[in-house]
Amino acid sequence: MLEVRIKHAFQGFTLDVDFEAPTGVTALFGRSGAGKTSVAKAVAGVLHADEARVKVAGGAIDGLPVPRRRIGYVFQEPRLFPHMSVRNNLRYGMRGGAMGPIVEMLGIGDLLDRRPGALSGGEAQRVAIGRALLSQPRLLILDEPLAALDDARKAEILPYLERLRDDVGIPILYVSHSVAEIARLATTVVAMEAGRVMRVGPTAEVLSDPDVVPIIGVREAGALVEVTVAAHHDDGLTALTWSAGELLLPHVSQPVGARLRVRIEAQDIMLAASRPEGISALNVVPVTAIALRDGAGPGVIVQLRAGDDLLLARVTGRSAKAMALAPGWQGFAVVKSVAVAAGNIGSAG
Ligand SMILES: Nc1ncnc2c1ncn2[C@@H]1O[C@H](COP(=O)(O)OP(=O)(O)OP(=O)(O)O)[C@@H](O)[C@H]1O
Repeated sequence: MLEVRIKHAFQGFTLDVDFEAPTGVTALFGRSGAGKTSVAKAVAGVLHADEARVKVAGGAIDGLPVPRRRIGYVFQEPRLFPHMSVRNNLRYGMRGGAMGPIVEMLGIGDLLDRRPGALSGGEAQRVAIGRALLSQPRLLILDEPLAALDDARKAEILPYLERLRDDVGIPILYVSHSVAEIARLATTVVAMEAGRVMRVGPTAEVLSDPDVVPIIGVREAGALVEVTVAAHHDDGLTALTWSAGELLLPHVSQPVGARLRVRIEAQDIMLAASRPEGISALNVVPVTAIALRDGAGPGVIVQLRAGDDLLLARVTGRSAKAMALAPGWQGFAVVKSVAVAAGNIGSAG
């Protein structure tokens, strides 16, 4: 459990946040300037907030000097010592314990004799995370750890971060403005706007809340559903089961039985009043509209219930009117199999 209450007045900007999150990855999510990094710094104690209350696993750390807080902090840039090998970077600040399991978890065993200058951005970031973990922190803060990496490197490092979430057993505070990252990693999302918490809750709930869509952006808005791999078909499709039935997606390289989380973007869902026939899209699920929210432009975001899960669909206001979309509307959501990108599928933890 992580409990955070911070108040601080900068000139022209006030931070006032209060949240509690269970074990796992807690994402501080919001646009640039929302105050995410300031919260992380206040938790770490490097920003002396006017008021700060921070508890990790029930123990208050806000009264402790920075080193005694035992927080591992990883920045956007890895900040490794360039003249030291990876091994010595990892040894630096180590507080006993064994290097092996962490090296293995982060897949950096082959890099130990290299200097940081000979690492890719993703490799260097994994080493920086390893160094932070070896200091045996009680809390790990990752502040936009992927922001400086290109898409290929981000895709490479995300599975390691999923392992970190599922294996390390300490709370992780993850600062990010990327909804794709938090959809993959976060257990809890703290959505921030202008120095305040506008919504906090389990990731799937927050991402499918139409009120959070303005800070995500309509192009990136989407819901998160948990699925189980049911079968791999000969034609290259994978069948997944979820609370609303079956979802067919292009081959997902996970074994049958694996629990996954899939982000389905609002713009990849089409709505139909009756079950459509003779269309190419393979996934058609019965849905009920729960809430509608007008976008800034011609679009409307529709929150839908599908089985026990929530979905978001983005349609034009014109279509919403023509279809008489309103809370309680019953119809069908159509999801094109190929619309779900591989990067939107991750381990459920
Ligand atoms: N030391 C400071 N003095 C005055 N204002 C500050 C200071 N640090 C941060 N701020 C202000 O606080 C606000 C939040 O900044 P912060 O860096 O926490 O936001 P953020 O959500 O992490 O954004 P980004 O993703 O751009 O880093 C900004 O308006 C910033 O200008």
